[in-house]
Amino acid sequence: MRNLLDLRITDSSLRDGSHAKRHQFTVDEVTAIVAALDAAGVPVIEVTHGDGLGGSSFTYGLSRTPEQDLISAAVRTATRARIAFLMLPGVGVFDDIRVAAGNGATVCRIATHCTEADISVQHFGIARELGLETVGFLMMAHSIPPERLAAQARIMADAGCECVYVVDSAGALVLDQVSDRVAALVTELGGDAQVGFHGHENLGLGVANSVLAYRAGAKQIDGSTRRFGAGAGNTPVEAFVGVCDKLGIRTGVDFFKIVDAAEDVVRPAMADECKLDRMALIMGYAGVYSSFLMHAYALASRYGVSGAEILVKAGERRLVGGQEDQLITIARELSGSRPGIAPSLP
Ligand SMILES: C[C@H](O)CC(=O)C(=O)O
Ligand SMILES: [Mn+2]
Repeated sequence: MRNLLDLRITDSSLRDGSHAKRHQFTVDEVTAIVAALDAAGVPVIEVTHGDGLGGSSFTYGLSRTPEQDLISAAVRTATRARIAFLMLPGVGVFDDIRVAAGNGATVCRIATHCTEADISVQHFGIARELGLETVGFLMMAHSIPPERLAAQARIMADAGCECVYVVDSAGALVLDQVSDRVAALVTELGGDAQVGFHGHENLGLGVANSVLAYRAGAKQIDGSTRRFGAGAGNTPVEAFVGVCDKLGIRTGVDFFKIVDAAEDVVRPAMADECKLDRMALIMGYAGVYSSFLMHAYALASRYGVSGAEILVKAGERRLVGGQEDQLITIARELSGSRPGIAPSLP
């Protein structure tokens, strides 16, 4: 089946969407969404806390349901789809990978900031030992040029990663900037590993950027049904599938079934639509990690400051994933609070 497709879609609603839902997924919601996506022919479904295995914490936000229970529910429900999980070295640990594999997940996605691929090496080794399919995530890929990104991809591929993703965490990449990065990775990796693309909608370009990624040689594309992801959400799977159908690109996903799943199953599980509003646009424009959105909202309300200003400053300071605590510093500065030890994130 996989070989008859031109590209493979991974749906991230149940992982990236966890940010938008403040990590409050229930087993029933995961079961319903996996059943609908699986029936529509989505080949890979990612299920984890938004910040990956081990992400449930005061810093990132506590999960309502243990993520391994959600992974188990997804594995029990899927009839055809493979279940993937994400992990950021240091947030999760080796044992988390082992437990996820024991629960039946088969695709291990390891994410690092785009300049830090070397911290993923041991994790790819463990994943391969466990017989898992491996995917690497180079996050905030807008922040370094194509050739540097390609050099980082090489580190992941040499460690056993089978597909390295250009991850537009901030939704900041614009058209040719995606093609250039994907093409650089394709050239660097040759036949050693595939290339993937993970887009965010913060400048409204998820679908267009994903088509360009495919045309530049990407074989795996992420999206989230109903855009259910951080910031303005991810590339909407249903729109991307429709566009691919029109372009003759075979995804294996049934357009009408995924459109129904978006409306009837995914939307009811969302607290709100993922909107292309002021905050999301600022993230795309200023190059801010999409997962900061909910933190900026909470801190704006807690300190009585502008969430938009928090995000602009986060962009100026080039904050990376994992530096959520620095958003508190920014909010306190904007509020005129004295510097000092800040309380933990809400
Ligand atoms: C942990 C992040 O949410 C991973 C991701 O989806 C991104 O960087 O984008
Ligand atoms: Mn993302």
